[in-house]
Amino acid sequence: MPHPTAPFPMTRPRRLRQADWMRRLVRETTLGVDDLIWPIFVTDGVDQRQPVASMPGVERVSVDLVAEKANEAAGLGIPCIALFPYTDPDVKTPGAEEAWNPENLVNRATREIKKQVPDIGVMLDVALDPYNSDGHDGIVRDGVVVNDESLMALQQQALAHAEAGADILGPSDMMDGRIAIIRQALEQNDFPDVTILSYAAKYASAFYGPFRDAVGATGALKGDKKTYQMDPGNSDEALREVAIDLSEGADMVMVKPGMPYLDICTRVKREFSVPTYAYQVSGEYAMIQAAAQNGWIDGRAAMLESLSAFKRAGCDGILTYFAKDVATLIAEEGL
Ligand SMILES: NCC(=O)CCC(=O)O
Repeated sequence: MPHPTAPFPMTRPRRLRQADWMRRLVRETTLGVDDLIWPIFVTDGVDQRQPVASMPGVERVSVDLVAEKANEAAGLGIPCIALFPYTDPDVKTPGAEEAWNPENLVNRATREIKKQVPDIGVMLDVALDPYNSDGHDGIVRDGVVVNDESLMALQQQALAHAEAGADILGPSDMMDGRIAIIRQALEQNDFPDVTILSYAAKYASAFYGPFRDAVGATGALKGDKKTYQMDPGNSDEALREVAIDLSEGADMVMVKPGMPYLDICTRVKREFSVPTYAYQVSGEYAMIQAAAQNGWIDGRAAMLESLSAFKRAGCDGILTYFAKDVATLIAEEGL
């Protein structure tokens, strides 16, 4: 692209940065409440609010309180929430059957939200790790995460979530062929409008630690997830994964984690022009919160800068544990 700029002093880039009103006028991307999906952790019991130690400001709530959270989100204009369960270790099995129990935590929570806050979108993950005694996203046989048998389980889980009223399914398991098999099941069972936001480029990352703490999977995981989640060194492979998921019936795609993978967000959006999301994962959230709590960074500014970066990289939206905080800021102060 040619850059027809006059030489200094005719051109002075600082002219466009001289005042807040001018900076707002020329800003190329903005962060708004419509860009946000808020992940919420659900736990057993009644009237439960359990802080997650490694994610300051985040708590797990029981099903009776989850609609309250959804209501708060809706009141702030957040379009969608994503629910994640803290599953009792006693109900975790090698076959992860709890994943398609109509009465599991996220299915009950979804029904409650749909009853009480019908206008907010509800997204549920499709993956076995919260229910699997091995802590893996698929079924493990002789130490191997087996692909095709896992697909059968994921399909049942997807249908149970659709029946509970989930609007968006987020297959986050990274098994091959999962989008096709889920889409097919949705069509055959009269759920044509259930949307698939595929975790298409999900990397085997060190940044998921606090999430595993939040869903109680930390001790359960045996080994690592490198045979199904992507190698952090790869970028072309992300485009192939996205292409496959779109060809199998995904409506929207996600890159995860977020901040270390902004280059992937940009490539995906440029190449496919489909709704593209980033997941600012638990470790990213925890780093900002921990540094802010120590007084090492300005937490508010870092939160806003990190989220704006996703928009600049081309994302249409962000799953972020900061969603409520940033939506509150937007409501109170504008941005
Ligand atoms: N499937 C959802 C996640 O794995 C979230 C990871 C995180 O927030 O670290």
